[in-house]
Amino acid sequence: MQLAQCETTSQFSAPVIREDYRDAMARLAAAVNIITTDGPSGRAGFTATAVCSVTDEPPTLLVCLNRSASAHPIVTANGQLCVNTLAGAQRDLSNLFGGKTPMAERFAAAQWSTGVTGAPLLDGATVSFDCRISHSASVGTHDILYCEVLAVYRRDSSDALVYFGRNYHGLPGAV
Ligand SMILES: NC(=O)C1=CN([C@@H]2O[C@H](COP(=O)(O)OP(=O)(O)OC[C@H]3O[C@@H](n4cnc5c(N)ncnc54)[C@H](O)[C@@H]3O)[C@@H](O)[C@H]2O)C=CC1
Ligand SMILES: Cc1cc2nc3c(=O)[nH]c(=O)nc-3n(C[C@H](O)[C@H](O)[C@H](O)COP(=O)(O)O)c2cc1C
Repeated sequence: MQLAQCETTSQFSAPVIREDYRDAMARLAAAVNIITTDGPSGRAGFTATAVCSVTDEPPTLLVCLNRSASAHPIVTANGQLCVNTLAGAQRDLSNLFGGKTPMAERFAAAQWSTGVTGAPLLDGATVSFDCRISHSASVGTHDILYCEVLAVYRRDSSDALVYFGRNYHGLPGAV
């Protein structure tokens, strides 16, 4: 059977330049997370879509963090972090933690409690994963942080925030 032709399809072959790669990545819908840390090296937080489950034994997720981000030295020195997955109404927080704003201003915009690692847990997040960084790897501009999950905090009534096509979308419905 012949596949229907899609008029909007564009084809790129190697070498794939950064802009083409980013345009393609913008076609992946992703959950939006605020990654927080607190400890001897201080408090920090940043927005991340590059978060993914690795294995459930031991429960482990990964976070890709740009080494040029202001949070990088703080997160890696503390060795622990919390992944707070945003609800639909929290898109303003995503922009605030998405860069350039001073850390104190980022944290002043929301309510927090404290997880077992000492990292800030975001009130109203759909779920929070409190983790210790078990190991890491560097690829290009980013560090891949492998994070063992020590505690989870679920809020089953929330809807979800999805980042797709360089825009935020609310995904209604409780799970
Ligand atoms: N993985 C990352 O480091 C991400 C970084 N961002 C940051 O937020 C800014 C705004 O993002 P958009 O409005 O979505 O436009 P954009 O065109 O810069 O990014 C489009 C998509 O490309 C990917 N991407 C962007 N920058 C990347 C990077 N440095 N390394 C790996 N993947 C990357 C992400 O999937 C992103 O949704 C970006 O320029 C970037 O600074 C955004 C999403 C993911
Ligand atoms: C929607 C969105 C998703 C992002 N995802 C990531 C990510 O997965 N990894 C990352 O290192 N930076 C990501 N960023 C960029 C960081 O949030 C930003 O670089 C960080 O806040 C550091 O900025 P600063 O150096 O001004 O503090 C994302 C930004 C936005 C707006």
